[in-house]
Order: sequence, then structure tokens, then C-alpha cells
Amino acid sequence: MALIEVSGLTVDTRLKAIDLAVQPGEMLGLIGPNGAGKTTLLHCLAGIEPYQGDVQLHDAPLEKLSVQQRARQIGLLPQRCQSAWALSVRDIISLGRLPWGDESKTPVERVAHQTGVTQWLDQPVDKLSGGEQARVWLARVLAGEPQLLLADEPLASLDLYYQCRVLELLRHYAQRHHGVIVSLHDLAQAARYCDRLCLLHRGQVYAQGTPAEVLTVDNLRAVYQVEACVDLQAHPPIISVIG
Ligand SMILES: Nc1ncnc2c1ncn2[C@@H]1O[C@H](COP(=O)(O)OP(=O)(O)OP(=O)(O)O)[C@@H](O)[C@H]1O
Repeated sequence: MALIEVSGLTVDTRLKAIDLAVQPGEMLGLIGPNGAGKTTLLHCLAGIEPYQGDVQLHDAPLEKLSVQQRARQIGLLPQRCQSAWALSVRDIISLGRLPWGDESKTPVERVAHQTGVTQWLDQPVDKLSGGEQARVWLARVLAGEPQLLLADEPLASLDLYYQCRVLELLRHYAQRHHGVIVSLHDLAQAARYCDRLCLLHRGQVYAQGTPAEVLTVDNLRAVYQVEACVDLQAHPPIISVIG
């Protein structure tokens, strides 16, 4: 049974008849040019953007879930995160436990360790750098242990070490019988870490499948309007723009 199955998801002129599914244990990469609809799709799945069509989570309609059920099962790491208050790192991460109503320190400390923010647990989050804060917000989502984790461009402010570390973390998270949908602009990283890719173009699914099926020279030319050199057999995969 699919963890999540999306059929005919449509949002006014922004998304048109999107079909996709994520199996337990799978990490799906959402790729596509600026404005393709990646964020809009993630927001629909997170329940913060209305849509037409059908979304089933574990074979149950998403819209039938209570707010609490949905918060327990789906976690969203938005593209931009900011706290309106000067909360500590520990407080921010603990917010991820709210849907469960527990105050256990163990998950908070575990995810702080995984994301490399343990040393700042008692510091105000707004005193950290942009990339350090991004890892704190990722820790907040991980603390909630959602069945489906949605991450919108989680690499945007991370250095090279943490780009790999975070993608490894998300991949391991998916492999523990969860599901991850992650939007990425780095296609080589998407090829390296994602089980399958969904290439969006002007609000529609242009291609979907394994990285080798999706990241073809023809698809990249049609969607990104670039001539690319693609070597997915290399370790790590190489995708470079040559014209
Ligand atoms: N709140 C909104 N109301 C109406 N249109 C919107 C809204 N937010 C985004 N759009 C439009 O919807 C389209 C898809 O935007 P979206 O943010 O989903 O793209 P994206 O693929 O995530 O892009 P990027 O890679 O630049 O983050 C764009 O044309 C954008 O201008």
C-alpha cells in the first residue's frame, strides 16, 4: 500500500492533474525550474493550500484527517522558516512534539544530535547563522516523527558538508519505513540520494521515474532549456550545463 497517493491534484492555474505516489521507505525528489509548482504541491500535501483532486494517506482521504492526525502524520519543512519570538533552539525543536503532547527530552536530543545543533540547545535561535538555523528547523520536523516528511529546498543555505549530511539523514529517515518528498534544485544531489524523481514543468508532471529515466539530456533541454552533460554512472553522479 502506498504511503501517499495523489490523483488529479489541481490548483487553479498553478498545478494541473498531478499524479504521484510514495511507497513506505522511499525518498521522492521534486525537481523543476523556478515557478514549476514544487512548493505549491508540497503545501497542498501539508494541508495549507486548498486543491482539487484526491490525496490518500494510507488509503484514507487526506481531507478526512483531523488537524491533529494530519500534524502527527505529515511534517513540512518550509522553504523559509523564522521564529517571531527569540526562542531557544530546544524550544523550537520541542515544537515538533506538540502534535504528540509529550515533553520527552529524548527525541529532541536525538534529532539535535543528528542535525549537529546540540551545542546550541540552550541558545536563542536568532543568534545562529542562516545555515545553523536551517538545521534547527529540520530538527523540529524530525522531532515530530511524521510518517511523511516534506522538505522544501532544505539545502538552500547549507554548506557542502551539511548538504550531504542532510540528504543522508533524510534518506535514512525514509528507509525506516517513512516517506520523504524533497524539493531540490541540485540535480546531481537529487540523482545521488533520491529513489525516484518527479520533474515538474509549468504545473504538470513532465517525467517521473528513476533518476536515469528522468534526468535525460532531452528532458533537461525541454524543461530547463539548457544543454547538459549527464553521467549518472559516475560516483557521485555528474550533471553539468555545457550551453
Ligand atoms: N500564493 C500564490 N498565489 C498565486 N500564485 C502563486 C502563489 N504562490 C506562488 N504562486 C505562483 O505559482 C507558481 C508556482 O510557484 P511555486 O512556488 O510552487 O514554484 P516552485 O517550483 O516552488 O518555484 P521555486 O523553485 O522558484 O521555489 C509560480 O508561477 C508562482 O508565481
